Amino acid sequence: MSTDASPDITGSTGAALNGTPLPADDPERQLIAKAVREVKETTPLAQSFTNFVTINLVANAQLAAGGTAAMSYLPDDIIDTAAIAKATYINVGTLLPFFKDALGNIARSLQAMHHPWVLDPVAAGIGRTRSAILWAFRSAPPTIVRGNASEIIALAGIWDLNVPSADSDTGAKAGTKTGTTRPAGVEAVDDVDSATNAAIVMARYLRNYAPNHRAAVAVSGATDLVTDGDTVYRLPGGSSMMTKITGAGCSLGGVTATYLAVADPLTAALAASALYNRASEQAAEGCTGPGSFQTRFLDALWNVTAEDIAASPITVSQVPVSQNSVSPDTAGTA
Ligand SMILES: Nc1ncnc2c1ncn2[C@@H]1O[C@H](COP(=O)(O)OP(=O)(O)O)[C@@H](O)[C@H]1O
Ligand SMILES: Cc1ncsc1CCOP(=O)(O)O
Ligand SMILES: [Mg+2]
Repeated sequence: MSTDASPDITGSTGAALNGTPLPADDPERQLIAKAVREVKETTPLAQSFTNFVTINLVANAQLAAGGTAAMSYLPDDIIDTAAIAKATYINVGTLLPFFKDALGNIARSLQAMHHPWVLDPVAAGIGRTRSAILWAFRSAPPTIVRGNASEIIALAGIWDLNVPSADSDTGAKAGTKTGTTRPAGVEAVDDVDSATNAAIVMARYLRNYAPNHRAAVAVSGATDLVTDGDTVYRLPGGSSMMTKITGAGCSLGGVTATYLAVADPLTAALAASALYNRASEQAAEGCTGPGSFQTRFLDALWNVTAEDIAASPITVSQVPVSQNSVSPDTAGTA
């Protein structure tokens, strides 16, 4: 984890941004527990258009969290299913030629339906076609963006969001439609702290388009960061074994969509991050390698309780009101 203490959009140092502990009786903890229980009780469907490396883990993780899964690559089918699914997940990890037109069209249809969806911008910044696909989401954006730090920084660059300079040295430069100056592949090359400003600005951008004007950005890493643009939450813990299986981030996106099916975007992102931290800690105990870790992780997703998830260590810090005027016009211009 970064020890960087450079200033950021909150007017704080990186160290101060770690915030104060979220009180045990904070209403957000009750919302997290409610979302976890509601998924287990109502088995909501969150459909996925996701990469074919990790598609199986995404579906299994959604099932283990208590939801149901349906995977598709056919645009008409996605739109038809959106009428019955409570949320949709789009992950651009593996690209096929038809994705270039299909994904923008799907996003516009979901927007017209006011249908909530989660984007995982896997490997954002790699290649012109991937950037063009991600650019197409700019005018029909998701309700939640979930990615690693490098992907969030790169996507902010692709969308031309005006990210304050603290993030600029890591590549989120306003005006670069091609994204990060440091291609990251599917793994992060930046730490979570360095994506803080990009995440805040992006969340404010998303909520201008979101159902009920509520949106969130989730940045994963050793300590996860979740923000709705007003408040920054940090969720420490988990296991570094998560970096030794493919699909930890992809399946986190899928489970975030599962929670989005029953909860507001901020609560959905927090619940998914906390579930993953508790489940990966449980899975790592006594595991002998990545293979058994993945199996144990699925079991743990099933076994971790709503109370354990809601009681997770979480710190919170507010973004100053003076910084709260970001709109689509000021967050970035086409
Ligand atoms: N060093 C780490 N220690 C603990 N948990 C981690 C670590 N790195 C990643 N994770 C967890 O792994 C999951 C996937 O995150 P990440 O590896 O950042 O995504 P991606 O696979 O998309 O790069 C998240 O739940 C995150 O909290
Ligand atoms: C290896 C790989 N290549 C294209 S998508 C993908 C999976 C990435 O999964 P995750 O981001 O969850 O590690
Ligand atoms: Mg990923």
